[in-house]
Amino acid sequence: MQANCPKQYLPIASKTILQTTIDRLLSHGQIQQVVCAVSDGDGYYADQACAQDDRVTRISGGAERADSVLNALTATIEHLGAEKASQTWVLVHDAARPCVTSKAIDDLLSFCQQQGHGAILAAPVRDTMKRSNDGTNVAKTEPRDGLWHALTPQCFPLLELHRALSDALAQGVAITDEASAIEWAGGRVGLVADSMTNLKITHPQDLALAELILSSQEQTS
Ligand SMILES: Nc1ccn([C@@H]2O[C@H](COP(=O)(O)OP(=O)(O)OP(=O)(O)O)[C@@H](O)[C@H]2O)c(=O)n1
Ligand SMILES: C[C@](O)(CO)[C@H](O)COP(=O)(O)O
Repeated sequence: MQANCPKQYLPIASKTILQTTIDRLLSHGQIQQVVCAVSDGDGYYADQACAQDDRVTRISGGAERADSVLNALTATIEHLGAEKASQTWVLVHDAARPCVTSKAIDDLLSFCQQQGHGAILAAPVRDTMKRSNDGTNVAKTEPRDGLWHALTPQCFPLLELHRALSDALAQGVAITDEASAIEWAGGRVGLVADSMTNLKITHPQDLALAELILSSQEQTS
């Protein structure tokens, strides 16, 4: 992001990206608690409004995203105890996706409730897909049929996800989202269609785009 602080603390509209994302999650009627993975050396989190919010629990982040998620799941299981944990589902979300909507979360929760297994928000690939072997020239065109962008939140039973993720990481499997851990463990993952407006802020130009999306969502809500 070419920023002078971790990107989740960059301002977007009147708040930081992190605070915007957490506010979006907590404004959903079925989300009671957010567990936020924060690096131990982080010097910014304490100044966020969420640091004073009883509904938000800070836990230690890890080196990679999957390590942070595993820490958050472990802390949640310890907090709930075995019996309650066995009945609990979790939504795992990127701090860098502040434009997630309540409607998308509703769709995801309804799907999981109806199907009885986990699912992710996703958007179908719409451009022609090119493969390059050198980053300069096209080697071939890949069929895009059946390809989707994986978004977040991703929703799974707490214990199923914890087991899949800890086993996959213990065996050195590369895990970039929760679904990949469940897939690796042989579980079922549904696709719930969402919009690419649920973007992950990754490049500097994404900030302005996310600001526009937030503002248009506020006008239509
Ligand atoms: N060690 C890490 C790294 C990432 N994340 C989470 O994973 C999300 C998606 O990762 P992304 O933001 O793309 O990864 P980074 O490596 O943090 O950022 P970048 O790709 O911009 O370098 C982040 O928003 C954050 O919520 C995390 O919890 N712990
Ligand atoms: C979880 C995710 O946002 C789904 O698209 C993505 O995989 C995160 O990956 P990153 O490598 O941490 O950006």
